[in-house]
Amino acid sequence: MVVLAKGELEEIALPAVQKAAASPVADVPEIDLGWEDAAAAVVAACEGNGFFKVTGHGVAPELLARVEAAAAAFFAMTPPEKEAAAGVPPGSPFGYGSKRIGSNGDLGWVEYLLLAVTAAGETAPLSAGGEASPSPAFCLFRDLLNEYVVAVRSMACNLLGLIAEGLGLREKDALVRLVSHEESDSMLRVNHYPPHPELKLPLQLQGHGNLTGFGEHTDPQIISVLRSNDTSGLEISLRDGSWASVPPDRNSFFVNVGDLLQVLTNGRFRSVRHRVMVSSPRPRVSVIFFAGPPPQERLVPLPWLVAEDGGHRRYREFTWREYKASADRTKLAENRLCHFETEDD
Ligand SMILES: O=C(O)CCC(=O)C(=O)O
Ligand SMILES: [Fe+2]
Repeated sequence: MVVLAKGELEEIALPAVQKAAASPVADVPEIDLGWEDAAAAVVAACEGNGFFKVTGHGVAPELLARVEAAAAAFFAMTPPEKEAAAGVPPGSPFGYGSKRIGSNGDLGWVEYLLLAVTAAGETAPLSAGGEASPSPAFCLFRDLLNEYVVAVRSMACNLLGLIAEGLGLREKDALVRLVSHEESDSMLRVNHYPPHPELKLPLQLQGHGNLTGFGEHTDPQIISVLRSNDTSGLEISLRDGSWASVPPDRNSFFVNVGDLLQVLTNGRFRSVRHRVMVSSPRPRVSVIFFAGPPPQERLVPLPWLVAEDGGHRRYREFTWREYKASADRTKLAENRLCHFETEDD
């Protein structure tokens, strides 16, 4: 067990630091959205490791820099200030949180701000528990995040359009409509991983182990669009089950296939397992947009892809509300999709 210094993140025992060899560097496909064959490239990446990097995205570098700076300023506040600004509404996953990921005992060397995205495509106000009138700095941060959500939501829709095109779906908006619907249940998460605490110790006491920032998991939604500062830590699980680290790139976005896209494509795409390991002397700040469908949306593998798979439907029908409730009952690392596989799979 490692007991962390007070004031850093709250005092809490985390699982022991693991001494492990650094993971090899992942070979991440890079796709420029301006390419003529971007649709085929996105489909190939989703069929591969379910993870790729997007360039040529058109999001202004200064917006990214401003979001990064505002996030760093937010997390530099004391824990009571962060809680007062963002709120920690009881029984709600939204607001400010530290170390506890979800409600099933998962812990990580991370603090975060989790925001729901409203019908208008903005981050939902955090009234319950947050300050009645948040500070001007926090309001500015929210405004920036709203601007950011507009950009990444549009990128997510663009990517889903490319996927439909690359898969040859007759219904071109079959995937986009799930995310552009006014009741779509999307989220924005800002994660801050403070530097590895051991790096503050005298050299002879440093074990140079890895600390889990965010334990391994797949994202439950359709796709996730991530942007981070220049600090490494993100790792993906390859098809053979080994882990590979993703070199950070603050000018690009990284895209994960989520569980629902694996279902919609009847298992043709892969919901990529990933985690964050903390070993850097610098903090990592990441912002992730999780593109989800409306809660009542019925999800089922797309008929065209079932037909291509010899008529074999690998997942039963369920609603997003049902899937989320099931995911909320499980630990981060569990395979949540297995509960929705058809019996003959
Ligand atoms: O913070 C990161 O880089 C990734 C975190 C993550 O996977 C998540 O919030 O779902
Ligand atoms: Fe994730």
